[in-house]
Amino acid sequence: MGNSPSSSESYGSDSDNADSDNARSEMITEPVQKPRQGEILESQHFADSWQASAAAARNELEPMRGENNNNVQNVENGQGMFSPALKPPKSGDLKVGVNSAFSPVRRTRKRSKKALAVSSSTSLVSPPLQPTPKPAPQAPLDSSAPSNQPKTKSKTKSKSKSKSSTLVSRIFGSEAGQSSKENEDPNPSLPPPSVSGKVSYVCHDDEENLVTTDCVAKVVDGTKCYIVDEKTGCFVFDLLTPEECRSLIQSAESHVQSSTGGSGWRKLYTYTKMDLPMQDLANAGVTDGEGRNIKESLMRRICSVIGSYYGCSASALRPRTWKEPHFLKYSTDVAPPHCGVEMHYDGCNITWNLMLSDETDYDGGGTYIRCLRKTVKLLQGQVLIHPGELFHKGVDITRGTRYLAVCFVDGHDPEIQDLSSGKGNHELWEKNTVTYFG
Ligand SMILES: O=C(O)CCC(=O)C(=O)O
Ligand SMILES: [Fe+2]
Repeated sequence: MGNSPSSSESYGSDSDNADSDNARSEMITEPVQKPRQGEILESQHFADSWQASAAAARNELEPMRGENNNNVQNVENGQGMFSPALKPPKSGDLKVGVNSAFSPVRRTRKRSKKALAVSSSTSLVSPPLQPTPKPAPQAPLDSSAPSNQPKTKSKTKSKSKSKSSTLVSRIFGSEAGQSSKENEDPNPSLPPPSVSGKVSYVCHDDEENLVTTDCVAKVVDGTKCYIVDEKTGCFVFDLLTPEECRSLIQSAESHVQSSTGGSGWRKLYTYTKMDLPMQDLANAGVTDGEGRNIKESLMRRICSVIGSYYGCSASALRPRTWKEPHFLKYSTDVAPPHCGVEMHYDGCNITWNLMLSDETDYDGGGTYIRCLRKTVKLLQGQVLIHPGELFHKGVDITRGTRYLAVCFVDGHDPEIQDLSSGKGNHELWEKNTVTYFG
């Protein structure tokens, strides 16, 4: 991006908070300033006016939280920075209409053959702060396939906990440290992955009943991917153990406390986010436990799966700016509370969202994907991949704290043009939730 900061700039310093907003503010709905035509992604910087912006964020923006239709309305009117009107579809683009993505909400517990996506998992990585064992073979798909019994949240939870004892090296795996393999492309243009098994997910119908549904998963790059939506290329996979997630949260928290002189995440607050570039932790010496840069370890593993799934070269995939990936924190325990992010698109080719919090740490939340009319709620350690052009929002949490690591990735354009509109009952559809079993 034209106004991206240079890599020598430090996010944590007082004078630099403005720049730290850039990567986000270029991409996220900014309800106060109106975009200028033709400057969709480059224009919305808050760099020169961070003080004013922060004040506006507290005094003007926060009261708007929850009034999502304000922004959606802007989008519909073609006034918003994410207006489809400003982004005419390219010929040959895959069109994603509001009606194209999935079936109506389900009212019964009867299993549907409709394939949307999801389910069970194996542990993928070793704790970042401990020596990493050799990579172990992935569990065969069948061994992790869910039973036909509807699963409950508590079941999910206990299985998720059991991940912690399975220290299979993946993201921080030893192969990443072998220099002979460093430059190898693990994904030389692969064909699309084959359908490999049925899994289940649970969602809410419009009366908020939980409904379990059959769907398919695919194994790519040795990783089971739960397909949220085949057409748009939205999928989920398991990556980190709970210990690894907690370790990352703890590292981020200690870094924020020490680097902001105790004023904490609030000091990093922008119009839309409280976030922290992972590079700041890397600069502060936080590694994956084997001396490797945490962000590079994460990128390597996640891009390997993305490359295999999309059939592109993993080595071509790169973070959009040096500030990616970054930690993101929502909390109801700050004043004013910072609960979610309004409808926007990220503007990058592909986005990954890694859930660091345990699902019991917060209520609400999730990533609402507008064209799917669904909110994806990840379990701790899971990653959601979606094309950066899809309109989505971080649904408000109503209690607790929700941490994510998010990365805006460029290098392969999945060519998804999101033509969904803000019309319709999105507030209702936000409750139509895909929850993944761990
Ligand atoms: O909170 C979420 O689930 C989504 C966050 C998001 O969209 C973003 O950081 O760009
Ligand atoms: Fe986003």
